[in-house]
Formats: sequence, structure tokens, C-alpha cells
Amino acid sequence: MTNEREILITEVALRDGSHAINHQYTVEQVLKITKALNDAGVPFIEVSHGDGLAGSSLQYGLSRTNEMELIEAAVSVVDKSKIAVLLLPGIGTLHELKEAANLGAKMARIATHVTEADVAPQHIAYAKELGMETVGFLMMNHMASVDKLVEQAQLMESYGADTVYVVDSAGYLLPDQVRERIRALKQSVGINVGFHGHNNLSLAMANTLAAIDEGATRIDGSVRCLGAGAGNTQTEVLIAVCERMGIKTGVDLYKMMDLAEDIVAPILQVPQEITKDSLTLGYAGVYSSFALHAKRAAAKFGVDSRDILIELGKRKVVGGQEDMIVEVAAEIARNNKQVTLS
Ligand SMILES: CC[C@H](O)CC(=O)C(=O)O
Ligand SMILES: [Mn+2]
Repeated sequence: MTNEREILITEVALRDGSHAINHQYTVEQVLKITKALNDAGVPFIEVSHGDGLAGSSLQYGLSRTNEMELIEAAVSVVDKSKIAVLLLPGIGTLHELKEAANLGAKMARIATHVTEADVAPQHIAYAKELGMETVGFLMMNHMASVDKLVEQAQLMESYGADTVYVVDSAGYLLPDQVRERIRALKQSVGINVGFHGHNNLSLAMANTLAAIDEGATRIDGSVRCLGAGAGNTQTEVLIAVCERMGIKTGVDLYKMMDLAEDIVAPILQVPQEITKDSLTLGYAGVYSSFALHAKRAAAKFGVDSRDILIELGKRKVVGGQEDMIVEVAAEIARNNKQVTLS
């Protein structure tokens, strides 16, 4: 790998990490974590419901605290870092985008399924109008060919996105696949290229390093790994690895380690690790945020959650189709019963 690289980290524990704690963040926790991230020098801190602005619902999980209160709290303690928000068109609307911008959010990450960038132009244009930096966040990246990805990234660029991300929502991609994708984007778009990994196959760090090596400069990390499924690339570890490799992040390693150990670890109800469910997500190519829903459906219908996830992978279910989880669980339970009876 070449040295003298510089990357800008977006910390996602206060958004993707919200999945890991059932969207139970309090204002006090957000204040403490954001202040520590700001002091450590993290450039961007994303704060939203795990499924983006307005995600709080029975379908996606109810937030304990209104996310606008969390955004306001985060903004109140930063003097260096910028607060980012995630928005999935169809879940969040221009209304929430405006509210977040009015509270002081400076970056809007507009997330679409990897083949559906064309639902984003209105949101990207409005975020720009509100003076925000914009990101086109192409989720479930493994579900499109490299050519399709390039086409969709070019659409994001044409809508005015400042950055386009390869989002490995399922933690399914292998390092060579990440390389191929980032390389193709670097050759075909003129905007920043970013990478967001999930650790379901224990490849988040390897994939992130492959992305950086191919020229990705916007990188997502999550302190103590807090994120959907097995979590994201662990920020404090990434900082240490980047220091060893001569890649500049501008983030203070000791401060990040202290934040992880003293503030974030005690919030976790269970340690963030690769469980049989998160491993199955990565193996089957399923949306990381489906893990907890599948676990609940498995308990309700008395079936193995891995069978549900494997079936969801076969059906190529995407974000927004959470209702399919219960349907699949019920179907597996019916089939199991028939086998027992026959
Ligand atoms: C539902 C939004 C999703 O969690 C966004 C994301 O982080 C991903 O696709 O990995
Ligand atoms: Mn994610």
C-alpha cells in the first residue's frame, strides 16, 4: 500500500449504532459521545434513527428520544466536528431534512438501494439548497454489478452529490470485490468516493483498507463497532491501523480508545460480536438491520433465525421489506409442521 494518504472519517455509532441498542439513545448519551468525538477530532458525526430521519416507527423500531432532540444536543457540543444526518427517501422527507438543517446539521447522506439512485435527486438538490454537503449512499452494494454501480454513482454525481459511497449493508463483499468497485468509481466519477463496511464476515477492516488503497477518502467507522449486525469498521482500531500505515486521519487515538472503553461499552446491552445471526447475514447477503427483526420472528414462530435469513437472502429482500421477515418465518414454521406431521 502507498503511504501519505489522508482520509476523512464519518462516525456512525450515533446512527448505525442505534440499531445495536434498539434505538434507545438518550440526550445525555448523545451529548457525552458527541463531545468526546469532537474532542478527538472526528470530522463528521452522523446522528439519526438507525433507518435514517423519521425511521422511528413500529416497522423499523421506535426511538426512545425524538431524533431532532438528539441532533440538537449533538450540534450544541461540537466546535470542530460537523453533524451529519442520514435520509432514505420514502422514509424521511424534505420536511425532516429542513428541520435537521435548521438545527445545525451540515451534511446530508441520501441513502438509496444500489439500483435506485433515481429516487434521490430532489433530496440532494434540497440539501444543497440548505447549504449542506451531500453524499449519495448506495446501499446493498453487492446486489448490483460493477457496471450498474458505476451508472448509479454517475447519477448521484449528476444530481450534485459531493461524495458517493459503496455501502456494504450486508457485510457480504470480499476485499477484492471492494477493490474492484472503488477502482471503477475512481475511474468514472469526479467526486469523492467513500466506503461503509459491516463486520458480519469479520472483513470490515480488510475491506476498508482495500477501499482506502484504491483511493476512497471518505470512510465510515463506528466506535466500539456499534452498528447493525456485527457492527461497522471499529473506529478506534482503524485510527491505530491508519497511524501504523502512515494514513492521516486527524483523530486522536487515545481519546477514541477512552471513549470506546469508558462511555460507549457500558451502553451496550450485549457486546458487539459476530454471532451466528450476524455471520448468517454476511454469508447470505442480507441487510444487517434485519438481524434483530429475524431473531424476534424466530422466537415468535419457533424457527431457526438462520433459516429465515438464508431464505431472505435467496429472495433478495431489500431495506423497506421488513414485513417479509415475519412472512418468511411463518412460512418456515408451516413447512416444519407439515414435515413433522407427515
Ligand atoms: C436502513 C439504513 C441502513 O441502516 C443504512 C446503512 O447503514 C447500511 O445500509 O449499511
Ligand atoms: Mn450500515
